[in-house]
Amino acid sequence: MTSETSNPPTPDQIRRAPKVLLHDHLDGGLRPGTIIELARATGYDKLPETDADKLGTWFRDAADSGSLPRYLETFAHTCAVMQTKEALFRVAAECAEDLAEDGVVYAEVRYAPEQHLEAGLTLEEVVEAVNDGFREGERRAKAAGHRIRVGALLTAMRHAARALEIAELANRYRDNGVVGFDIAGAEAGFPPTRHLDAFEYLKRENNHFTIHAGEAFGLPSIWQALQWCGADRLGHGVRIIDDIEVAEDGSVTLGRLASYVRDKRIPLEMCPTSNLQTAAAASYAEHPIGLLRKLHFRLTVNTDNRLMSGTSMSREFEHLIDAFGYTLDDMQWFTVNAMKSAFIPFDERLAMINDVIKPGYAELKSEWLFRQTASTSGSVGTQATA
Ligand SMILES: O=c1[nH]cnc2c1ncn2[C@@H]1O[C@H](CO)[C@@H](O)[C@H]1O
Ligand SMILES: [Zn+2]
Repeated sequence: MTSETSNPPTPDQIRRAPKVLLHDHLDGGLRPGTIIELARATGYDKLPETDADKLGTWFRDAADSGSLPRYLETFAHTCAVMQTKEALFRVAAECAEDLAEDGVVYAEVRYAPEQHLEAGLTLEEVVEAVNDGFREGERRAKAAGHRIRVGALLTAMRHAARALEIAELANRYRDNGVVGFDIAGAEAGFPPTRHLDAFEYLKRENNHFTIHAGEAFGLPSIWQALQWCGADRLGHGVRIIDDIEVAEDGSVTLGRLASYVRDKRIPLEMCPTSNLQTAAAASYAEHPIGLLRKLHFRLTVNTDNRLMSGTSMSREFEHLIDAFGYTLDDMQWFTVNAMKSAFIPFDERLAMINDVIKPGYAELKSEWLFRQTASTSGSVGTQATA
């Protein structure tokens, strides 16, 4: 007998299913129309397009470069229009609204405060404007019938030298909207160990951090992030596949690092579309997520940059469902993994899993059950109230 768990979910079910997002860049998720309006308001005249649709396409094409450094060049335009309190507030509020509309119930959204100081804001003013924007977005989402909670991750840029300062900032705001720390930017030539002082500081403070590692650069970057820096999670981490051997007969051997990542349940923040654009993976079907899922790594599904990748959480799941035949049960597995790996307190994560995620998936599965019974018995009303 077929059941909901063996049927691919429909696009509508995918959108309505509760989703948890751990890796999304605030400056990689602006609405194209907002960029144009903010550019006009602030006198920024270097946008490559002034029509919203064309600008959206421009970002996707320019990011589709096959190289991480070139992908990252596109952020000059988004950061340029995010230099005032009003702009940061608006972008953060719209981010929360857009995620909620897509069925995201919990999100950790990251940005680098040091990239928003060009018009004279202080680091604190940047953090507070973004926090206020997230709270506003949560309120608007609620008014529109959605529920979302958004926490901020403060990113330090790995080529710069402000990591300790940003780590201190993350610590200062940890009970006030900020849930952790991250480093991002071009990976090659900028190993995470350059910022050991920041990571050691955060560990002394019992704080949480994730590190972009194993995206453009391979195993040494993952190894450093975990064993030298002590990262709680890995941003991408997709190159862990290089430490896994699949023999012709299908038998699989994990190297020491891959075993460590799996056995210690290190969360991997997978971002499939972003990986295709930077050539970290060749296609959805060949994305390492397929094998890593079978091997029970603690995988999560993420958007990375919704603007540059023209994506959303629902779209990332649609691609994976097409490529690997995933079901609602698989979606729930990824979602529970993500919620378990979030940086908020354990009791709150557990409540999200038990009170929001599991009932949300149970509801979707039960809809199908009732549809099935209704179509075989012909009495929707009786079945629905039984
Ligand atoms: O996939 C990625 N890998 C590394 N760095 C990234 C990625 N996506 C965005 N950023 C960088 O993070 C900064 C703060 O949000 C962005 O400005 C961008 O430079
Ligand atoms: Zn990223």
